[in-house]
Amino acid sequence: MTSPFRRSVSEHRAGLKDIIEKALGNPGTEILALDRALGRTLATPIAAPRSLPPWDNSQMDGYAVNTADLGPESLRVVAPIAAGIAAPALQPGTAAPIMTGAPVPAGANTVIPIEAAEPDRFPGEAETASGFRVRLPAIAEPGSYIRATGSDIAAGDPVLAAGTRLGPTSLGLLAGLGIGEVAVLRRPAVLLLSTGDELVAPGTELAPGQIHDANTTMLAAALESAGCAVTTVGVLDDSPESFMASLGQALEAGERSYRLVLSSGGISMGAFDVVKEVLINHGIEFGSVAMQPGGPQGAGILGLPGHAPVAFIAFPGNPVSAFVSYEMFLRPALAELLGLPERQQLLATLTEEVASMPHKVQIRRGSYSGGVFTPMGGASSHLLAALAGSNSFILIDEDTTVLPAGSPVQVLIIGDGS
Ligand SMILES: Nc1nc2c(c(=O)[nH]1)N[C@H]1C(S)=C(S)[C@@H](COP(=O)(O)OP(=O)(O)OC[C@H]3O[C@@H](n4cnc5c(N)ncnc54)[C@H](O)[C@@H]3O)O[C@H]1N2
Ligand code: MOO
Repeated sequence: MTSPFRRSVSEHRAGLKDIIEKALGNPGTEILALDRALGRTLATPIAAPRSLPPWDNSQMDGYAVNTADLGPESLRVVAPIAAGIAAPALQPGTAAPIMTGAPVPAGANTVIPIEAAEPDRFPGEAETASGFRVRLPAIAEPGSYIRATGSDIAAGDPVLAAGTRLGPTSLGLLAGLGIGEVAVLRRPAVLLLSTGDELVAPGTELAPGQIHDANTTMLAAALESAGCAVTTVGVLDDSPESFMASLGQALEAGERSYRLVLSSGGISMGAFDVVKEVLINHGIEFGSVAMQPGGPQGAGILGLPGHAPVAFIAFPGNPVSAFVSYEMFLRPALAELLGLPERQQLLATLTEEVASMPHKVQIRRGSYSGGVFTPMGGASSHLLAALAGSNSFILIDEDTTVLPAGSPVQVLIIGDGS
């Protein structure tokens, strides 16, 4: 058993980063079809296997011609070139109707949109067969309305770096390049549990004294959107024996594949703070971080007899404390490993005075819009509705006890927490 730690925010962040890197580093790779790869992290860099566009093609519905043929004379119209066909070479003195996306035939060097042609319509098959002619403006430049081979990306060029998180546009690019599957990092398996005899699952009626478990749903959603594969155990009760038995069973059921166990609740000074009481004897350190909300914290490598060592992080139970802990400590630790974008930071003006506890970094939730930060709710860590109505945090340092209205503040944009 170790004595309780007292750490600054940055010390605890560094400690957790270290634990997470050791436990979740080298996750291994798997090959996935593109339609299963949304939100996953690329394991290897990708170069373009072909150019995009793969051949010169038309940007407009119009006529493919050679500028050398343009003049006062009309041109004989030949068979049309639709998208998806291999175009025959264009003969001198002719114009080929060409559709958007169709290959520009050899011999043509420009496309003239149909609107500039006279007549400004395409002939039918019978008209073409009987020698339909078109007059085209002589001012067209070579290359006009032609999307050149490789003008988007050239074969062999780097496309996406290893570590890229695959979103709709990067997946669209891979699909456009004809790549059907990609090597991605395996998602780290996380076991998530809540503690507290007062907690019942959402959707269940409340008996006197009970409340609904908000943290399992909230932390599971945060971890899933960060790219973890989360298994939830639900609520473990506050008796040390049954807590240990349930934790052991849950670890067993995961066939020792969990990289991280995350708990909330049961870590402060109460008479029934089971997580602390039990795990302090199995390698987990508990203490306080100079931060509010999210002061009580626990972390370490859990060594339970008969189970492989696994990283264990214990967040406080108040829902806002748990979520702030995720944003301040766990998400930054996961960011590099999983290719998560860093939270954006913006300068804003504070709309109203806020008070802050001395000697602690106070994290206030609020709404950022148009260069202005409006605090939502107070400082208390049970204010879940105000958290859900917020899109950002401000961090008030240890030495500040009052921030007047109009103060410039650095805002951390968290959006909806995904
Ligand atoms: N004497 C002291 N008491 C407390 C201290 C302290 O330093 N000395 N610290 C306070 C702070 S700060 C926090 S934060 C909490 C942390 O307590 P625990 O981590 O032990 O959490 P619990 O006591 O289990 O629960 C706290 C609070 O949150 C509710 N809760 C818990 N889990 C959930 C959940 N999954 N969903 C919704 N709500 C949950 C629980 O009912 C309690 O109201 O300790 C203070 N006390
Ligand atoms: O540190 Mo606690 O999170 O204030 O309620």
